[in-house]
Amino acid sequence: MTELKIAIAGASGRMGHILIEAVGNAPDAVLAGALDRAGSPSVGQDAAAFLGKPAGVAIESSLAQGLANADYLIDFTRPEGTLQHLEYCAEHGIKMIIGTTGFDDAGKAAIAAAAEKTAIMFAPNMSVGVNVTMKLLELAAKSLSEGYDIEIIEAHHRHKVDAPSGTALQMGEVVAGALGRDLKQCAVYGREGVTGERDPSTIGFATIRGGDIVGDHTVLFAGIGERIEISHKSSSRVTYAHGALRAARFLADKPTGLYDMQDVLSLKS
Ligand SMILES: NC(=O)C1=CN([C@@H]2O[C@H](COP(=O)(O)OP(=O)(O)OC[C@H]3O[C@@H](n4cnc5c(N)ncnc54)[C@H](OP(=O)(O)O)[C@@H]3O)[C@@H](O)[C@H]2O)C=CC1
Ligand SMILES: O=C(O)C1=N[C@H](C(=O)O)C[C@H](O)C1
Repeated sequence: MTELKIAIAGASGRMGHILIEAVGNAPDAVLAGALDRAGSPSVGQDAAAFLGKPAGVAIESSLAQGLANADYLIDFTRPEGTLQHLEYCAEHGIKMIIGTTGFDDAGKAAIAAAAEKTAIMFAPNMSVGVNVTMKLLELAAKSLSEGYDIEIIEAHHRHKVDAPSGTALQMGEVVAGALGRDLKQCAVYGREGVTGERDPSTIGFATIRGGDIVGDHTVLFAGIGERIEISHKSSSRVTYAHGALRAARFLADKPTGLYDMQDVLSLKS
């Protein structure tokens, strides 16, 4: 068995900690590097110090040092960080698992371009449950294409910086795609004041931020006389980390290219 040599970006972040612990517990993976941005107080410390059992891997701010021994980079940071890491990984053939959300169209295009040089798995949500929910949404949207108003409601912890969540946006893309609509044309992001009656062709988004909510998503199909709600609720970030490790195993024998969690979980039909 070849060990997966994995580096973690955003090593001191919420997901960074969970990922470092998950890599440490995986029988087929080894922590091969850890990155945080220059100026972070964590730089120079052992990446697993927070667990009380050092990994012998220091957190680096230099990509050359942090990625010297890695074949994979798992990156849950911010778009500007991921885009810097992307360039280096593409140049050096390091495979990437990108969980960061909040990219604009140019950022997404940069990821697609880098995937011509290295294998990349990019997904806004790596939990199995959310990705199965995407399939349920496709089915529901196709069957409820007339007479049902569609609203996507998401809730996250108070520290989240992007809205709507990447998962909510992907849910919107899936539903719009199943209905033959373009999300860019039909999305409504929040309402205020005298909005007029609801346009039936729109897909609405509502965002809640508070406390320590890990991540809840509901897609509401509201008709006359009934409504259907398809919900997913995360109670632990471990599911995301396990999805990221599953993605690294998936990429092991893959050539360059852009993959998503539907590829990893064989959910594409
Ligand atoms: N795809 C999925 O399954 C999931 C995706 N996410 C996404 O992952 C991302 C991170 O979430 P979370 O761990 O909660 O966030 P945190 O803020 O807890 O962690 C982010 C980490 O990235 C670092 N960072 C911030 N900016 C940069 C930069 N420019 N360059 C390099 N590193 C940087 C932070 O360092 P510092 O503290 O110094 O700023 C921190 O270590 C978000 O985009 C979130 O939406 C989250 C969960 C699941
Ligand atoms: O920031 C988070 O926490 C999460 N972000 C992802 C998103 O934006 O969809 C995934 C998950 O919901 C947790």
